[in-house]
Amino acid sequence: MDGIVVIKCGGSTVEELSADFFQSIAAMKDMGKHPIIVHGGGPAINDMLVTMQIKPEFVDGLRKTTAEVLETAELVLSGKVNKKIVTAFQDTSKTAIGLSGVDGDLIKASPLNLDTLGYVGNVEDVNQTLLLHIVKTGSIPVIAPIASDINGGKLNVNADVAAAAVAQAMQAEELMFVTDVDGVMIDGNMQETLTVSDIDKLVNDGTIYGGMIPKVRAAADSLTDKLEKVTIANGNGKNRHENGTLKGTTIIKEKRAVH
Ligand SMILES: Nc1ncnc2c1ncn2[C@@H]1O[C@H](COP(=O)(O)OP(=O)(O)O)[C@@H](O)[C@H]1O
Ligand SMILES: CC(=O)N[C@@H](CCC(=O)OP(=O)(O)O)C(=O)O
Repeated sequence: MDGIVVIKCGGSTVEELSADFFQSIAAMKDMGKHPIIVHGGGPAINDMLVTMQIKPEFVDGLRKTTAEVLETAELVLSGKVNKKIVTAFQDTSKTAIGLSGVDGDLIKASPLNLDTLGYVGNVEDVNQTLLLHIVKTGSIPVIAPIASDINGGKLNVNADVAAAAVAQAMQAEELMFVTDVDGVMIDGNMQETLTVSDIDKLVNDGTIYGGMIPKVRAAADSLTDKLEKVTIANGNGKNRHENGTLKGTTIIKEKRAVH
C-alpha cells in the first residue's frame, strides 16, 4: 500500500505531545497518507523500576531486561503509554487501535544476546496483513514494542528498532523519530543532514551516545530505495518546514541521494 508513514514517538516526549500533534497525524489520513505509530516509554519504565527498587541498566541505549524488568516494561508500555496515546486520538476525527507486538503476533523477535542483555528482542517478522487490515479500516495503529519470542514467551524490543522494522515491512514512504531534542547535535549544533558513514563515525567517537544510538542505527538500517530518508525531530513541534512537517536531522545513505 502506498502512503504508509511510520512515526515513532519517544518516551522522552510522549507526555509533552500536544493536541495539535495528534490532530496533524489524524489529518494525514484525510490526505491519503496512512500513519502508523510505534511508541517508546523508557522514562516511564525507569520510574516504575525505581519505585520497585530496581536499578535501570542500559548497554548502548538498550535496556538490560531481566524477567522482572520485562514484566514491568510490558505493564508500562502496553498499559499506560499505549492507552495514553490511543486516548489522545479520541479528540480527533480518527480512531486509534492500540496493540503490542504480542497481539496477533504483530512483531516476532528472537533474543539479541541473552547473556549480556537478557530478554531483549531482535525483530524477525512483522505481521503486515494484520497492520494492513487495521490501516484499511481507516484506523491508526498504535504499537507498543513488546514482541512475541519465536521460541515462546515475550521480548522487550527497543522502540526505535521496532519502528524501523515496521517501516521496512510495510514499505513505508516516511519514517520519523519524534524525540526530545531538535535532531542530532554535534558540539551543540543541530545537523540538518547526516549520512550512514557519518553516523558510524559519530557513534564510534562518542558524539552520539545513549538513546540516540539505537535511533540513528535503526534509521540507517531502514533506508531503502523507497525510504530514502529518515528524520529525527523534536516532538515540541517548534521547528517546522513551510509545509508544516517537522524539521530535524535527515539521515540519508550518501550525500547525493536526497531529492
Ligand atoms: N549527538 C546527540 N545529539 C542529540 N541527542 C543525543 C546525542 N547523543 C545522545 N543524545 C541523547 O539522546 C536522547 C534521545 O534519546 P532517548 O532519550 O532514548 O529518546 P526517545 O525516548 O525519544 O527514544 C537525547 O535526549 C540526548 O540526551
Ligand atoms: C530493549 C529496550 O531498550 N527497550 C526499550 C523499550 C521502550 C523504548 O524504546 O522507549 P524509548 O523510545 O523511550 O527509548 C526500554 O525498555 O526502554
